[in-house]
Amino acid sequence: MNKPSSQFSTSQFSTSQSSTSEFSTIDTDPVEGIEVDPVPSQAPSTGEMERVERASLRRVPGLSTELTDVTEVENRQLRLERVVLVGVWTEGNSEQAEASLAELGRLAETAGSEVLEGLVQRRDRPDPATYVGSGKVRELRDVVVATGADSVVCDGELAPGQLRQLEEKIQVKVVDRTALILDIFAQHASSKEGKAQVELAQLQYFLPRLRGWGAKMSRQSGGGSGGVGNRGPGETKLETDRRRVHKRITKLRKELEGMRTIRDTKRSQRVANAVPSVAIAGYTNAGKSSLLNAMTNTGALVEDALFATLDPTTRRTSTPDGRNYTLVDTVGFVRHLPHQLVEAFRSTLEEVTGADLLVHIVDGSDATPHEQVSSVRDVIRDIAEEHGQPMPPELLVVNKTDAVSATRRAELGRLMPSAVFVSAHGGEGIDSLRETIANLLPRPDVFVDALVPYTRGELVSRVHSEGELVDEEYTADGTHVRAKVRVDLAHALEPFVGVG
Ligand SMILES: Nc1nc2c(ncn2[C@@H]2O[C@H](COP(=O)(O)OP(=O)(O)OP(=O)(O)O)[C@@H](O)[C@H]2O)c(=O)[nH]1
Ligand SMILES: [Mg+2]
Repeated sequence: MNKPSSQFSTSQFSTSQSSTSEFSTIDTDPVEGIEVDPVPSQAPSTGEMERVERASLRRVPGLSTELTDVTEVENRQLRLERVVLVGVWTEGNSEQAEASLAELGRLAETAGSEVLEGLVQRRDRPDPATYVGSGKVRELRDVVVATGADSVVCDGELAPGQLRQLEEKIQVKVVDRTALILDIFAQHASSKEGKAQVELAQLQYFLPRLRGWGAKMSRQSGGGSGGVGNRGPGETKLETDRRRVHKRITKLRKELEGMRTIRDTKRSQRVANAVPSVAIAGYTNAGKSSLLNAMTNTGALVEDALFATLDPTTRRTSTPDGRNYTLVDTVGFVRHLPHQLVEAFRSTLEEVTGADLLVHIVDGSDATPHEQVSSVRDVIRDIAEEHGQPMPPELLVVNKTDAVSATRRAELGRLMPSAVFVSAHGGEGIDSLRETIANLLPRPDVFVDALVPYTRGELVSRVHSEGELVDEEYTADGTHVRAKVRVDLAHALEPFVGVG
């Protein structure tokens, strides 16, 4: 797949999602304890290198390596090459059914496969045995044979038995949407936490499916003879595999818990420092990373691929009137985001629910933007509810205005009257977005009148960067400031209030 190159020049920055993720090397601002942009260097950005690396890792058709460790690799690589898509359309109109299959196609391509054909069947519900009805199974088999496909991808999450039966009938590997998304996540994970989260999600997905994957069907298409495919797993092997997977799951959970503590500490540091946080959330490929770049002039990875970003990238920026806040770009959402991923990515997703403001970005050039909006809201609401948190206030932002006609834009304006319209590419609307964000951020609300000695200049700096200065005067005894600040800074200024 050819990737259109991003128009942002990332080459001047050594920043990227991986180098700033919370658990790889981070530069820490000594005063506020939050990440700051690393010093620009001439070297290509890691974002760019990552892109090159990913592109160079595209799968080569016809090659496969035998794998040995079930928990490490065997079940974690799909190795789909030439695929036929199949969907069961149970509700909505035909346009929606086609959009869903088209999205499945993009997911398959992002995972590195070539899409040969797509079939949709209208049914009240999927067939309990084979997902599509028996007539359709034959048709599917014919299409597979005619096109020379090596895999079938179903547009839903199938029960282990459905996968197995369909595989037996069609005689090629069958995977579902969930496995495909998990595979993309596995290819794109780069930080230690990201990798652990994906592995946990994959193992949870594969645990009940171990039999289907380890037994009859070989990992190589068509179930070739010899090699690992014919290892003859039997009950004993299966039991061993299950135990190993369970053990690994427990270990990963423990590791993730540890990483989560680090993340929580960082977040509470930010809270204590009263730096408001803004999270950019949205459907995958909506332009979240592009928006972060446009707003902070940095080089987060932008790619025309689904789930390019898995690790949250935090940048500091400020409002036009000089108040600091953090902006975090995070993992994208998709219709039917596998629940295993939602669970595994919980701590990443909490960056979103714990924010002071949610900038919800939607791709204005998409055919059904309002559906993207509701899928995103559903996931965020679920996580917030589970934590007993209120949903953060949301600002809807329609991106890619450069790619929509004037008529469509007017239509979107009617559909989403409260939204801000921007183009992360052209820069249109970015200034007004900054203004709107500034107005929605929690404001400092404690009025202080203090005489700060010159030896405590750092407090005056904080008043400048965090508070709203009313006036300031240099006297013989220090700086006399009158300002509105947040509670923590008011406490720090307490000794100097009412002096002189
Ligand atoms: N025409 C146009 N394309 C844009 C705009 N913003 C982003 N894109 C493109 O949309 C694609 C996705 O952009 P990203 O910024 O990677 O999107 P994302 O939401 O971070 O995506 P994920 O991390 O994969 O969830 C890229 O090909 C961008 O070049 C825009 O304002 N106009
Ligand atoms: Mg991104």
